[in-house]
Amino acid sequence: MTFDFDLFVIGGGSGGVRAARIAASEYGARVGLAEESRMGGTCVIRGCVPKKLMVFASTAPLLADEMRGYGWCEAELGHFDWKMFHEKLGFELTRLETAYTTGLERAGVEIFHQRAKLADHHTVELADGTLKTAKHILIAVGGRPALPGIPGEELALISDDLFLLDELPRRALIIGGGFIACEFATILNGLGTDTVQVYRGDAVLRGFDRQAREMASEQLKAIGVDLRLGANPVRMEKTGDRVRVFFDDDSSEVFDAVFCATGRKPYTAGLGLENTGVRLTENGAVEVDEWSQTSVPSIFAVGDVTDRVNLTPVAIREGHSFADTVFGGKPRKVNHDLIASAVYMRPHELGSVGLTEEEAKERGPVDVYAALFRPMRSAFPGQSSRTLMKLLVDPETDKVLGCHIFGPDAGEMIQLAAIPITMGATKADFDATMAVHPTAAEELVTMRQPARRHRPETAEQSEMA
Ligand SMILES: Cc1cc2nc3c(=O)[nH]c(=O)nc-3n(C[C@H](O)[C@H](O)[C@H](O)COP(=O)(O)OP(=O)(O)OC[C@H]3O[C@@H](n4cnc5c(N)ncnc54)[C@H](O)[C@@H]3O)c2cc1C
Ligand SMILES: NC(=O)c1ccc[n+]([C@@H]2O[C@H](COP(=O)([O-])OP(=O)(O)OC[C@H]3O[C@@H](n4cnc5c(N)ncnc54)[C@H](O)[C@@H]3O)[C@@H](O)[C@H]2O)c1
Repeated sequence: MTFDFDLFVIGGGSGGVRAARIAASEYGARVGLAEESRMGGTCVIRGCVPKKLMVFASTAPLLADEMRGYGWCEAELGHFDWKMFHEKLGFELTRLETAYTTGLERAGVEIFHQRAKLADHHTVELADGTLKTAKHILIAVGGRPALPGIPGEELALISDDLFLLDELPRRALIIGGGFIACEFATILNGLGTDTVQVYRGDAVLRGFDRQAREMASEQLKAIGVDLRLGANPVRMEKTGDRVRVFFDDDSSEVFDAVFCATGRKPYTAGLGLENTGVRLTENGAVEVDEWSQTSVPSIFAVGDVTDRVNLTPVAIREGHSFADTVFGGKPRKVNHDLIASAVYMRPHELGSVGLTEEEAKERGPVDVYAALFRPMRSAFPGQSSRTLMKLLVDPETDKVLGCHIFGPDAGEMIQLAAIPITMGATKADFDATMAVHPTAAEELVTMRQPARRHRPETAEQSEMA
C-alpha cells in the first residue's frame, strides 16, 4: 500500500515539532504536520517562554528592595508598562513561532495550518475535509487546563489568558497550589496585582520535598501573596465586570480576575480516537508502551497527551526517540526516572531531582545532608530569605538519591547537579569536588555531616547537631 506520507504528526508543539524535524531532516522521511493554533505549542506560545519572561519582569520590586540594602538608598520602582511589555512579548513569540515554522519547512515537512483528527489506523482527516494517509501517525496534541468543577467556573480565566490580558487585574485570585499557581502568584504579585492564592492542602507544591514546600509557602506569604491554605472556592458569580467567589467557610470576596490553575488534562476530545481503537488510560491519556507506541501499531503518541512527565524537555526527548527508533533504525527508549524540574518563583526558585526526603525514607535507610542558610547576597542587605540545599544519600551505597535546592537560580543549579546524579554519583564524588567560592552552590560539595539519618526498619530517626 502506498501512503501520502511516511509520518503524519498531529500537533506542532514541543514533541511533535521535534519528531517531525528529525524524521524528515535526519532520516529523509516524507512528513506532514497539522497544527490548529500557533506553531510551537504550549511551551512557546502560552507556557514556559512567556511565563519565564514574565517572571523576569516581576523580579523588579525584589531587586529594588535588595539594592536599597546595598547602598542604592533611593532605588525605587517606576511604573511598569504592561502595554509595552506585552507588545514586546508578542513580537518575541511571533519570532519564535516563525523560527519553528521555518525549521520544519527547511527540513521538508509539509505543514497544514488546521485541526486534524484520526479517521482510521493510517488516515488523518483535516478540518477542511481533506484526507491524508500515512504509514505512521504521531499524536502530539498536548493537554488543556482542567477546571475545578464548581458552579460559575466559566467566569474564571485559565493559564493561557495571562498572556492575553489587555491590562493587569488590580486584584486577582489564583486557585491551586501547583507549578502554575505558584509561578503565576509570584508573577502577578511582582507586577503589582493584589494577589490572593487559595490552595486546599497545607503547603503548596504537593509532590516536592516537604521542607522545600514549606519554604515555598512561606516565601509566597513573605513577598506579599495572600496565600490561604486549606481553603476551597465552591462557587463563582458575576458582579458587574468582576467575579464574586464563595468559599467553603461561607465567606465571599470580589476579584477583577480569577485564574484556575487546577491541573491539566490530555487533549483527546474530538480527536477521532474511536475510529482507531487507540486505548486510553484511566486519566484519559493516550496509553503507550516504552516506545511511545499505542495499542494500534501504526499510531504513536508523545508529550503531555500521554501524561507521563508533563515537561517540555520530556516531550522533546520522547519525540526525538520516536523518530530515531521508527525512522533511524536506532531504537531509543526514554528514561522517565531522575527528571529534574524547577518552579520559577521569586526571590528563590525550587529545583529538584530524584527522590524527596519522604520518598527516600519510604524506600529504606537514608542520610539527609541539609544546609539551611541566609546566602551572602541576601544577608548583607538584611533580607531574611533562607536557602536550602539538600542531598539524600543511601548510607549503604553512598549514592545520591535526590537533591533539592530552594534558593536564587535553583533552576540553573539543579540542571548541573542533575548530571552527576544521573551518572550515579556518590556523596564521596560530591565531596571530592573542589568548591567554587564564594557561591551558594558550594554548599553542595561541603556538607560533611548528615543533618538527619532515617532508619525505617527501626522507625528511628536521629537528629544530628
Ligand atoms: C503556563 C505553563 C507553563 C509551563 N512552564 C513549563 C516550564 O517552565 N518548563 C517545562 O519544562 N514545562 C513547562 N510547561 C509544560 C510544557 O509546556 C508542556 O509539557 C509541553 O509544552 C508539552 O509539549 P507537547 O508537545 O506534548 O504539547 P503542546 O506543546 O501542548 O503541543 C500540542 C500542540 O498540538 C496542537 N493541537 C492539539 N490538538 C490538535 C489537533 N487535533 N489538530 C492539530 N493540532 C492540534 C495544539 O494547538 C498545540 O500547539 C508549562 C505549561 C504551562 C501551561
Ligand atoms: N516550571 C515548570 O516546569 C512548569 C510550570 C508550569 C507547568 N508545568 C507543567 O504543567 C503541569 C500542569 O501545571 P498545573 O500547575 O496546572 O498542575 P499541577 O498538577 O502542578 O497543580 C494543580 C493544582 O491544582 C490543585 N487542584 C486540582 N484540582 C482542584 C480542584 N478541583 N479544586 C482546587 N484545587 C485543585 C491541585 O491540588 C494542585 O495544587 C505541571 O504538572 C507541570 O508538569 C511545569
